[in-house]
Amino acid sequence: MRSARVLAQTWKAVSESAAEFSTRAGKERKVAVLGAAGGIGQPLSLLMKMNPQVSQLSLYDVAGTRGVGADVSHINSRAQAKGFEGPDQLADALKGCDLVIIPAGVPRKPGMTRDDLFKINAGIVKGLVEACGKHCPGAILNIISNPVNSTVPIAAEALRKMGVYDKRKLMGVTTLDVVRAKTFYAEKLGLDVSQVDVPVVGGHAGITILPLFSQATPTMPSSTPADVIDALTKRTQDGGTEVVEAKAGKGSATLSMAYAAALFADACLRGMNGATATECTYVESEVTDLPFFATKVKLGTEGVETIHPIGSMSDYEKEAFAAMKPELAASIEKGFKFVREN
Ligand SMILES: NC(=O)C1=CN([C@@H]2O[C@H](COP(=O)(O)OP(=O)(O)OC[C@H]3O[C@@H](n4cnc5c(N)ncnc54)[C@H](O)[C@@H]3O)[C@@H](O)[C@H]2O)C=CC1
Ligand SMILES: O=C([O-])CC(=O)C(=O)O
Repeated sequence: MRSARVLAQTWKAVSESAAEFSTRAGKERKVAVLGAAGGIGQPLSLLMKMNPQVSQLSLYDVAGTRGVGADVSHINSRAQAKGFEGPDQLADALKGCDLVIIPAGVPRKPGMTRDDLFKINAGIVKGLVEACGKHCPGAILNIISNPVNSTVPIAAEALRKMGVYDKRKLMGVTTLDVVRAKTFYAEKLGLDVSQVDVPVVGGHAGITILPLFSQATPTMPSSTPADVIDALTKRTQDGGTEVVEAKAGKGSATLSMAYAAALFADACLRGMNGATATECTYVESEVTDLPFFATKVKLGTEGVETIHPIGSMSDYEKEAFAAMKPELAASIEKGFKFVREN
């Protein structure tokens, strides 16, 4: 009992006031994790089992989810967790879902770019998203599988082809970039990280990741040297590579990613349940001339409610924004082309 209470309180503290929380925790919400037996999938399954907004939790993978499902299901929290294994069980995993989180696919090894994963992950994401379009067409989809800059456009086109695309319900998860930017900024300036916010816009690969330290809270001192801002920006952009190299062939970020995905999913559920939630996320957007772009987005009962503009940028950020556009445009087009041809 005590541990369940502590976990519930943790989520409450992370996300909202006690009164709001107790109202919404009672709503029935079914969530699926696709790729649940993987490096991200396992800790993410644990964190979603701890989220009291979840009433049913489907843990799907091509293999290994009988064990993960049995294991997680013994935790004494609200969600009824169940493992689903192999394509024959995918429909049952998805039926009735409100939110589907997709970390299925291969991760990077040292020396690879995220785009190098396209060959394998494009088909995996397309197949899983088509299953969502068929079995839970109204669900909100959180795409984690890389390259996010292309897998989200793939998901959009696949759903559009099926006639079930709703742009409010498709989001690329870029929360880890925000988590990193907050951590590195707080460390560098000696701040309490719980009081820090840093918006991150663009996409989720290298120079397409643009942390806006000029908009950080608390405000960056005007005396901050340019080389400090440049180093913070580059460390945020290369955060994924830092982990890939440290893991030396054993994959990429899993624990920090599961944390970030759980925060983002919690925000989606809060929005769905009528609370206020705003997060940076990569969505279909008219904020720039690119069809997909991450900025702060207000999440509501139907998913994306308001897409906020980029806001004012420093000259350094304006330059970085201009520099990322061709790469992001090419990654989006690559995703569209894949669906046209497959
Ligand atoms: N958006 C982001 O910020 C981040 C994205 N990622 C990406 O997340 C993905 C997963 O990473 P990890 O969990 O570390 O990899 P992993 O290899 O440990 O796990 C992936 C899981 O996906 C499963 N899978 C493969 N094909 C599937 C299918 N058709 N249906 C269901 N499950 C399937 C595998 O069986 C495996 O259990 C990678 O593409 C990685 O690049 C990783 C970190 C951050
Ligand atoms: O770097 C990778 O391959 C995984 C990822 O997207 C991240 O950690 O941001």
